[in-house]
Amino acid sequence: MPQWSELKKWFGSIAMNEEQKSLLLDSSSRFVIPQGVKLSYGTAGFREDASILSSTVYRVGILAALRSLKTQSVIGVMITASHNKVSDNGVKIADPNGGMLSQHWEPFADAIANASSPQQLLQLINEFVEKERIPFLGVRPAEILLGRDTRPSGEALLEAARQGVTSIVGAVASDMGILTTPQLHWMVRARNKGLKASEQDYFEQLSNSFKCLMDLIPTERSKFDGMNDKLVVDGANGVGGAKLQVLHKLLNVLDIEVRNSSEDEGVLNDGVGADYVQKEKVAPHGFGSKDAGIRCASLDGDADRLVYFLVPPESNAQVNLVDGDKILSLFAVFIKEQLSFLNEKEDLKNSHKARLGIVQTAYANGASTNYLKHLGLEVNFTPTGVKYLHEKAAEFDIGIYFEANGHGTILFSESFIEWLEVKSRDLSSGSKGSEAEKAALRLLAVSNLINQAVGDALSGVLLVEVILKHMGWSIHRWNELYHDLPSRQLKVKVADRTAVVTANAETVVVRPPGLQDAINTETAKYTQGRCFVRPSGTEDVVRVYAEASTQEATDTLANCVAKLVVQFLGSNSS
Ligand SMILES: CC(=O)N[C@H]1[C@@H](OP(=O)(O)O)O[C@H](CO)[C@@H](O)[C@@H]1O
Ligand SMILES: [Mg+2]
Repeated sequence: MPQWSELKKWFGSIAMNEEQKSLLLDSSSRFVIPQGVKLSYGTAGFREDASILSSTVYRVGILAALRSLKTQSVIGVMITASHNKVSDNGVKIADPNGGMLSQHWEPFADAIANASSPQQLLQLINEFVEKERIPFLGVRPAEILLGRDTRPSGEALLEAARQGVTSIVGAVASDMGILTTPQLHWMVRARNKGLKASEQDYFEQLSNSFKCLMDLIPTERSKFDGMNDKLVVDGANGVGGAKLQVLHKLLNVLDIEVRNSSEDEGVLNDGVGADYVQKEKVAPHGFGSKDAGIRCASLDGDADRLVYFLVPPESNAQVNLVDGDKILSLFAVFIKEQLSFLNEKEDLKNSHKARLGIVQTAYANGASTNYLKHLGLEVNFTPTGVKYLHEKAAEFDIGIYFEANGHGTILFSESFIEWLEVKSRDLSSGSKGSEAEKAALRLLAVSNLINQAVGDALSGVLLVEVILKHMGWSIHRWNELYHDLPSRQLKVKVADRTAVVTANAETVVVRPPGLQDAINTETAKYTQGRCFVRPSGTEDVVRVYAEASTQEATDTLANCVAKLVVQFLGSNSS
């Protein structure tokens, strides 16, 4: 029987000693909590005006260190507020697999962010450490990777996070510098898998797998007409543009021009970026009728979202948006084609029928869902927020998820990757150069190219570009896969958005009573009408989404439902 003292050494002590407690009390007293603000770990972490965030970020640093001790893995902390205005900032955690923080820990994040004094903070941490049996002073010290986007407030907030991390005895914080959000998530995942995990490794993995896919393009398709080969990318005046330039240099086969890079003059997310282009359906700053007909794309402020668009020849017309749903559809068509090559010669007994699953939210355009179902694909719905989509997509051999706003990726299960590796080896010894072998190699390359941790605009751009070349499609041909139903999104300011409670992947309001019936009655008046409301997780608003057969009818439906929301919830008096 091992002695208790030995066991304790092995598992670490499940309690904080006096040194630890006084370190926490001492350092937390340097971070004053803002008065009158209730912070909540929303759809994508904490987001607020940057001026009030330092205590929150400091406390998230502590949480990250505890999470690292609990999981005995490397954890990430990213300082970003994505598409929000430049004066905002935010913080979110990357879990050991590179995904979002386990939802199970979110209530603790809320509780410590709102603790009113250092003593209360210490008490909450103490209780949580005991409840979760977090091994303290144990086997492996906490290790945290810190990253930030280009916001001016980022440097000071990163320092607050570092102080939070190091207020846990023995914890180590590494500043990875200015990164896209997906790069940090990728690094965390790679570190925990024992793989090469530097930024240079990220760029090399993406460029190598892209080149591999280029080499596998069928020769008869590599020449095609009517395709303008140039891509112009709007970098939202954020971190993504400069990183894309680095990648571009490694690739030398793509003709990419980046505008609105952080190195230019413009303000982050101000009249630029994927969120702006997708919601307003207008060309970002720096784009105009001179770009008509050219393939254009837009990244968001931290480069985890991507949309494509076409600028119309008339200067003030709406852009033709090729959104996340269409990127998803393009990926689905390509993956489905590769799976069919693989299955063609399979004798049914030995075949592994890969389960391909599609995951969307209620914001997906109804026309995209119909299109995907017509392809014979299984389409699933989850609430808004990539943590939900990602979790669902991970249930399949290949799971493709996208939000309409352009956040998404393709997940490959470990067992399917292993199967593919064996398969491609078998095929190369038997029928070298066969379509089935190429399909297996393509799928393996996609799994290396597309970020397995979170949606990533940079890997997304590369995959879209190579699939268009593979198919021999112009952006116009791609855009013709289906025609979007007219849609409208509105934001409604109400007294308390948390009074809205929804169910069924946010398509039905269950509270306040009567609101859903009123929405149903209104929606029933419109051909192909669909409408839902939900409280935003990142802004203090209730969002209204509507679809109908014409834009005019859609706008009327959205406006009527927005009025119903105010009627049931009261408007915001401030
Ligand atoms: C309608 C919409 O675009 N919602 C966005 C937005 O969340 P809300 O909870 O709707 O504010 O920000 C999230 C984080 O970036 C993103 O995941 C989500 O899709
Ligand atoms: Mg983002």
